[in-house]
Amino acid sequence: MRHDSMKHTDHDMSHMSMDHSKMDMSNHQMAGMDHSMHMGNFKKKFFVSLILAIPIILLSPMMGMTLPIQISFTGSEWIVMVLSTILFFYGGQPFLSGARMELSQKQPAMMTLIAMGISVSYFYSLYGFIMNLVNPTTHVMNFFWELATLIVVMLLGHWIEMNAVSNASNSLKKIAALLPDNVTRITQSGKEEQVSLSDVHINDQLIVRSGDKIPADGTVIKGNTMVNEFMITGESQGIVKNIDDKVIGGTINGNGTIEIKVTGTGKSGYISKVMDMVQQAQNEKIPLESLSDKVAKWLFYVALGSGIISFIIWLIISKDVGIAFERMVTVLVIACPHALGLAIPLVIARSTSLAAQNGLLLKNKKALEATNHIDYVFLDKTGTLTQGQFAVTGFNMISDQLSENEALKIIGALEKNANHPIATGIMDYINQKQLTPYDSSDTQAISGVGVTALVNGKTAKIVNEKGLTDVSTQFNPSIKKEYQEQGNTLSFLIYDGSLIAMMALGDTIKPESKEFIAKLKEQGITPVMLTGDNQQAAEAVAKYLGLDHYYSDLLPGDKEKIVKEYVNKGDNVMMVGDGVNDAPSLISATVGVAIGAGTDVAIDSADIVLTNSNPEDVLKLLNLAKHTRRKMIQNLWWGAGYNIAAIPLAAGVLAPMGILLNPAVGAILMSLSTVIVAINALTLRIGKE
Ligand SMILES: Nc1ncnc2c1ncn2[C@@H]1O[C@H](COP(=O)(O)OP(=O)(O)OP(=O)(O)O)[C@@H](O)[C@H]1O
Ligand SMILES: [Cu+]
Ligand SMILES: [Mg+2]
Repeated sequence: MRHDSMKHTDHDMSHMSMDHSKMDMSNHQMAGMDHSMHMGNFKKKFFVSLILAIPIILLSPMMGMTLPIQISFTGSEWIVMVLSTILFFYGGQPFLSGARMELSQKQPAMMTLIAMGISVSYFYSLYGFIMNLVNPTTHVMNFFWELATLIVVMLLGHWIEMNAVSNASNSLKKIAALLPDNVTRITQSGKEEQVSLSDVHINDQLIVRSGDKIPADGTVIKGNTMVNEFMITGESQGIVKNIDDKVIGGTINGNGTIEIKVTGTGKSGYISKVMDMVQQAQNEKIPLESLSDKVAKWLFYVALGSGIISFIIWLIISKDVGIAFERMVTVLVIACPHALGLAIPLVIARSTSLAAQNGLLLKNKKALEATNHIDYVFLDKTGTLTQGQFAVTGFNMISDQLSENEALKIIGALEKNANHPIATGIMDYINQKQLTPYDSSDTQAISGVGVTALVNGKTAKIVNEKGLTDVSTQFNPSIKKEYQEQGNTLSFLIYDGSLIAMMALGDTIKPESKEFIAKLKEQGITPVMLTGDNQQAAEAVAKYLGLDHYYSDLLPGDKEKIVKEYVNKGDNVMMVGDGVNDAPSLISATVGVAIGAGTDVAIDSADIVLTNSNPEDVLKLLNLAKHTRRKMIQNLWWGAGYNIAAIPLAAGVLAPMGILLNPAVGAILMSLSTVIVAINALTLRIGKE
């Protein structure tokens, strides 16, 4: 069994996807954007409404302003009225039904404000139209001009905004969309055939030529190549793929032609699962978001109140219902807390997909926010700071009761069903010697110590020093010392109660670990290593990496205990780990981060998964968390600040200075504020620091 990051990440994801029906992006619901389901409509409705609006604008006099081309003829007011009615019901529909939804949920918000704005304009204008018809001398002002421009601008604004939202959350979907339609499959008889991707099933064998996009997840069965997995891991360097390596659908095949056996397609594929997770993460709410929801709800009542107050005041000042209505409509429209409603969701959408592209899977949105307050990073040693790929560096017989090969066959019997990285290393060694392990039964892992089983009717154990307590056999400790000083892990074979042999295994430290530790310290975060391995091995690694704090010889329960102790003291703790023995502490930590190549349990217990299995990606995580928070706060200020400035302006506070906005200008300002918030969210990047 190889320890290849893709191999594990790929199948590990299967636990995390819950509900494939959520795949439909057009149906997603993000906070404050319930109307997003009309997205498809906005574009078409905008263009149709624009065409309807042109004659209305040309044929109806706009108050206070005469356009260069103003046409009017007998009966032209009928055309204006009919077109406006169509426009109101057709173009205004998304807002009207959005309002109905908000009201049915007893959460009046922006859609209700817009709907009130356009309804007031429409019905007041209709009233004016009828009054003028009944008694041509009354000259009740109408708002058809304003209604038309308002609806057109609103539709445009929402269309642009929806685009921004889907851009932010769809980058992964785009990758999936780029999967090739036609693929080359090898039939049972060994012939090649072209089939469409939707006909590809698990276990099919496909040919992927150089430069092609890999059409599905699979295992290489023939050939070798370099694959660019940039879109998934953010790693632009090609990754070598040999036989038995995993490839991911959507990544790009480099120089070689390979044959793959399909392990996942479409919805069971890696990308779909990542998208599911991104989706799920977006459905929960973080504290800042709840805050912005609260403010938005508040602003609704402020808008409504200001609308009514300005209506009353303008009615008193101007004694003209028309003018008072126009102020009210402008206030209602401009006060729509749209930008505020989008401030946080847009940043989250962008940040989650940015994270996924950089090898960070956010299973839990709150974790990113919590990452900002981390004081300690606890790091597991084996598999996190080191490769977790053990090689046997020495094998010494301690007793001559058994031959060397017999001892190795017993060790093989113990380890063949174990899944610890040490077991993998030992099995490689035994396979190289072309020895066939004995049969075993009752195999049991002794957590933090080793494995035991029945081999040839007798109890066999492979354990570390902790498991040596009930063995009497003496051995020369000087052999041990040398191995340990070099950071080796020692395992002892006990057979039928006597100590038989000793095996030394060495692991290599990941090349990026050292810099990672240094950078953590630079940021004022204290790295601490927690390992189940022995004191000497731990010390060797800690020394090399420049770690000032470490705990060794830990049982899984001990790791959790230490994490809990810190958390209970009020420290914010991030735990990074990969093994079965890390799972409890990943759950207890403020933020649990699993290594993608790690075990399923670790990944399930974590809040965030590093798909590249590179501990240094924790730095990217810290950086992303910081930038995400900054953008959110900027957006909140912008969203709320806009309303604070715009409402009085719309209410006509500056009227004495000749500044009086009409509803369409109000709508433009409202849309503009939304667009600014959207652009600010989209410029979120993972920085260099
Ligand atoms: N299958 C096994 N064969 C031999 N020894 C084992 C086996 N499983 C566990 N051990 C022994 O138990 C020790 C502790 O294992 P554990 O999985 O708790 O931690 P670890 O993987 O060594 O270190 P870390 O906590 O840093 O990942 C190992 O160092 C090893 O000595
Ligand atoms: Cu709005
Ligand atoms: Mg480990």
